[in-house]
Amino acid sequence: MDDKEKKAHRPRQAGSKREKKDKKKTKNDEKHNPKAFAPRSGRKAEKLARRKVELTQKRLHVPLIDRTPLEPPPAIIAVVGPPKTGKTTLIKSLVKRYTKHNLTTIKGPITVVSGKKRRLTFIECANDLNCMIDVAKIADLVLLLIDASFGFEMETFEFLNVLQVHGFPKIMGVLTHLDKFKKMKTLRATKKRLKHRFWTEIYQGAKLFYLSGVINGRYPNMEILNLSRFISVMKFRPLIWRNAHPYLVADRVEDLTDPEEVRQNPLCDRTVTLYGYLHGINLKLNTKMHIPGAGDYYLSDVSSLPDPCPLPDKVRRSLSEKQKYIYAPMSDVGGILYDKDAVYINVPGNFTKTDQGVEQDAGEKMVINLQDAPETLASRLEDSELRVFTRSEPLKATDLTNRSESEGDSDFHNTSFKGSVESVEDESGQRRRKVVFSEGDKNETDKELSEAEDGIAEERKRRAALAKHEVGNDVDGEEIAFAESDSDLDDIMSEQEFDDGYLNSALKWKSNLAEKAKETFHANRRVNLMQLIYDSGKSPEDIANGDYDSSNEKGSLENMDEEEEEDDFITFKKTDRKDVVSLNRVDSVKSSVDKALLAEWDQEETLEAIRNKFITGSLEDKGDTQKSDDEEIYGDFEDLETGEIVKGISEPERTKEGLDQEELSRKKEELKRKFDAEYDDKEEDTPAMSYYDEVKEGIAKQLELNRAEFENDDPVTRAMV
Ligand SMILES: Nc1nc2c(ncn2[C@@H]2O[C@H](COP(=O)(O)OP(=O)(O)OP(=O)(O)O)[C@@H](O)[C@H]2O)c(=O)[nH]1
Repeated sequence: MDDKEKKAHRPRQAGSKREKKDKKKTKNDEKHNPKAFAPRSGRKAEKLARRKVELTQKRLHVPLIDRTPLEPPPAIIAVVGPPKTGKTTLIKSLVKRYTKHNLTTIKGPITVVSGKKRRLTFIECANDLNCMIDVAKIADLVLLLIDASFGFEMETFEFLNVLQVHGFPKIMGVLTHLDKFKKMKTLRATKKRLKHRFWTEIYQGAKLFYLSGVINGRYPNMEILNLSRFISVMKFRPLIWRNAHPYLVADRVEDLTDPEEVRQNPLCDRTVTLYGYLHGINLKLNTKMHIPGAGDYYLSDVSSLPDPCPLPDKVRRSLSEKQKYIYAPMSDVGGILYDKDAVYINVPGNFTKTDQGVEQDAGEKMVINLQDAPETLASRLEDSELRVFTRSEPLKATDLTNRSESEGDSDFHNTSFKGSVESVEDESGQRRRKVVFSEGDKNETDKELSEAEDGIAEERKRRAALAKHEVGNDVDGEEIAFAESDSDLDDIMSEQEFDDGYLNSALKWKSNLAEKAKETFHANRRVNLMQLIYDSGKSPEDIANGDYDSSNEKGSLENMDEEEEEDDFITFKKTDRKDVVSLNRVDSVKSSVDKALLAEWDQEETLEAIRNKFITGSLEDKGDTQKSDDEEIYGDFEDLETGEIVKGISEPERTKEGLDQEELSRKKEELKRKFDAEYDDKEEDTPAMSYYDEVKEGIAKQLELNRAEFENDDPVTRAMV
């Protein structure tokens, strides 16, 4: 019975069931309107097509293995910028926005919860090359602060140079001190100028934020909100090296060495615990760890701890106030410090700097003063001045280094850095290293703006000179002498004067055009074909008859690239080089031209007669010469070198050649088709695509496996060295 073949289902051909089914089908067809999602406008269609192309292009990147665990460690955001650009203010504003917490001091990394699945660690980068190098190694995002009222400073480029070595993370520029501009026009021009420069240094279209002024010690709420939204949704593509190595950003350091041992021998080996979130891959016990500034050490113990700044368990729409954690053990948030099984309450004691009331002895005072030193010894040395005569300009150490840099001995020859450095004193008397760009910018707008900048600089110089003169006469020259920024300049320069300055610089290149042209003509010229052709003093008929100075042509051709000289088609007689030189010396532009001779050039027959003497004419001479595809001139040809006259191709020959052409183009078509079939991007199922799909699929599978295996891993690790 079982072996008997089952009766196959036969759908009803008629009857109520059939009708019902048909009805359903038509109903579904109505529902699935194929035109429903078709783009209605051409613009939308174009956008969709563009998006599709972008997606396919994205897939072509070799997929990176995403090793981030389910709960990723906080993204590290480095706030970098020259002194007094507003780094602390920016971190305070962002922390306030994310956690509603008012920080008084910023010290060490500050971790906050910024969303359902994201935590951020903010680090302020000090203006010290070592610090820049350390920060460049770990930052996922760099907020590059630029004081717009002052312009670019050396620190920015130093940092960019360091990044080039360690791999570029995401970078966002932030322009501050925009409130210092009093005129909208100057503000707009400066924004544009800085934006283009920023784009030249980073990449075209790099994001730039504008922060206009400080309110209650923080930047305006709306601007910070926008910036925070950008940071919250930003995707960080991990750098390959970092993705494959373990690294830990220590946000807390504890010295566990026995104090008695340290007292007896201050140089004894210490046991230090470093706390922090682990990034990259898992830490292995017996590997050596490098601690920046300290050296390489073996780990004696690694343990995972409960997360001090955990991600929220459940989030409805947005984070509740309770879920907005902040973890800043070095910044002393609220004076309370939570540890493994202890709570530390910070009671102002002997070594608290903020405590004014408590008496400090001389030693303590000295140590605290040393800690507060704003600059390093090197930077102080750099700023030291030497004045030989009482009324002379002091010579600074930086002047010497600047000079050597501008002489081409710059450290920045590998980057697009093309500016020179000026040591400038700002309003508060602080020395700043301003970067002035003068060349190397190909961007048209930037060029215009730099011309404007030149105009300003020139005007500034003129006024500074004037001011110096006037200071002697006690006319308020000070204001002008210290006008360092565009905005300052604005105050003292009327619009008309600004325009004049701009125009002066813009029109400078036009002066002495004839002189300059003459100079370059004699200095740089190699061959002037026009001159060589027209300078022979022959009439067009003479040339048409082949009676023209062949040495003339030869001379010019001799100067051409060797490649062309090797061409079989042209063989040269050697002529005296001196003739050519003497010929070149005559400037045909300036020599008087006979009007009657010129008139001949307007006649159609004359032009036709010499057509083949030019490149646009037929190059064909003998049967063995290759014929170019698109040239279809079959006229008689006279070889000017040998005087031999080659007859045009006869009709039957022409047809034969036409057939050959057809054959050739057919073969070409065939080859093209074969090539297309092999390499063209035929939507999804091309061989290249499927390869990437395969790789991606493999990675996803492995990731699942790993996650299942190591799910219980804690993100925080305590490493004991
Ligand atoms: N007018 C104006 N003042 C600003 C702006 N940004 C910062 N400041 C002020 O500039 C001063 C320095 O700001 P900070 O945030 O301490 O700058 P910083 O970069 O952290 O300085 P250092 O850490 O000393 O290098 C503070 O008094 C700020 O109030 C701005 O956009 N406009």
